[in-house]
Amino acid sequence: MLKLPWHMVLKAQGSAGDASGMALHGKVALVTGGAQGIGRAVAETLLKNEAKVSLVDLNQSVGEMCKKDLDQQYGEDNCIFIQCDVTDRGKLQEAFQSTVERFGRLDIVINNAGINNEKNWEKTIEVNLTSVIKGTYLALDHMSKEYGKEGGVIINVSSMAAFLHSPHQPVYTATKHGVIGFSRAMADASEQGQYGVRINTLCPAFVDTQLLRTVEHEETMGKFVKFKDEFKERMDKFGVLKPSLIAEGMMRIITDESLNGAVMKITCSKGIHFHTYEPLSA
Ligand SMILES: NC(=O)C1=CN([C@@H]2O[C@H](COP(=O)(O)OP(=O)(O)OC[C@H]3O[C@@H](n4cnc5c(N)ncnc54)[C@H](O)[C@@H]3O)[C@@H](O)[C@H]2O)C=CC1
Ligand SMILES: CCCCCC(=O)CC\C=C/C=C/C=C/[C@@H](O)[C@@H](O)CCCC(=O)O
Repeated sequence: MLKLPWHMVLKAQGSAGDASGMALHGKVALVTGGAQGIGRAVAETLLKNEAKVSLVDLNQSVGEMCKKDLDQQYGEDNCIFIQCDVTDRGKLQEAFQSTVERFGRLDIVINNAGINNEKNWEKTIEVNLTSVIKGTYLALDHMSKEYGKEGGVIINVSSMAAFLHSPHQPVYTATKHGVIGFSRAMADASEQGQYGVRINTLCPAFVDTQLLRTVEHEETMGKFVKFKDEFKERMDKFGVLKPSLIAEGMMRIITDESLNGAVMKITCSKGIHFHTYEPLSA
């Protein structure tokens, strides 16, 4: 995998006319939830850095529009859109297979798709955790040296909700905790099993996307919607990030091959930084 001085990687917001956007030339990335929000932001940054990108998303119309926009900006042969519900194991497997058949390889997988629904909390677990596990295993099928592949990097998207819980999204919070635990364990498995695949977690704070706006809705928050004011007060207190900064953090994980098992946090107060775990005392 690539090891580039960080300054060589085109920043997420892309310095105008920066010609150094070669960081990922020839690499292929698959991004779930890639049609909007954080997923679209990282797809754009990947394309700026000359990667090929497979946008995997449930939303057909938004996905097609996203591909059309990206084709206009980065050329028609550099990204594909695959309509897919990540909770459908067969469809997700097909999405990975189609990506490899189209571009010939797979190097980067970003398990980003996520929802916030405390009413249908079982669905939230299916999308935010179970499908991240499925996506990780499918990524290894196509990248792990245990299967004769060339290695790669996986980014699983958690949240700062795993560090600062709130009463209005209990199951969402549980899924994001689970993503961290699973990813750190898998990173150790990959190292000990010599998979050649780095597995890292990214925990954004509040980010200005459609998901954040679900906090107002009783149909997603259920009885916990009554706690929305505290959540909004926290947004005011801690600030709201742009999706492009999250994309920048993802690029750092992708290009710094020293990172495996890392838990990257991105907040307004501290920017891009890493969580450190105290060694367990006897
Ligand atoms: N927006 C925020 O404040 C934060 C978001 N995150 C996480 O970032 C990730 C991306 O979220 P955002 O970009 O904010 O949300 P978003 O709602 O803007 O985008 C999520 C995308 O995932 C897709 N998606 C949802 N369910 C799917 C399914 N079953 N199969 C395939 N695609 C599906 C949606 O169609 C959408 O395009 C999520 O995992 C979320 O939990 C983490 C921390 C903060
Ligand atoms: C409406 C539901 C969508 C939820 C999307 C999220 O995941 C939102 C993120 C959830 C929590 C964010 C917490 C942010 C914390 C940071 O800003 C940090 O600066 C707070 C530090 C607090 C501390 O150090 O104790």
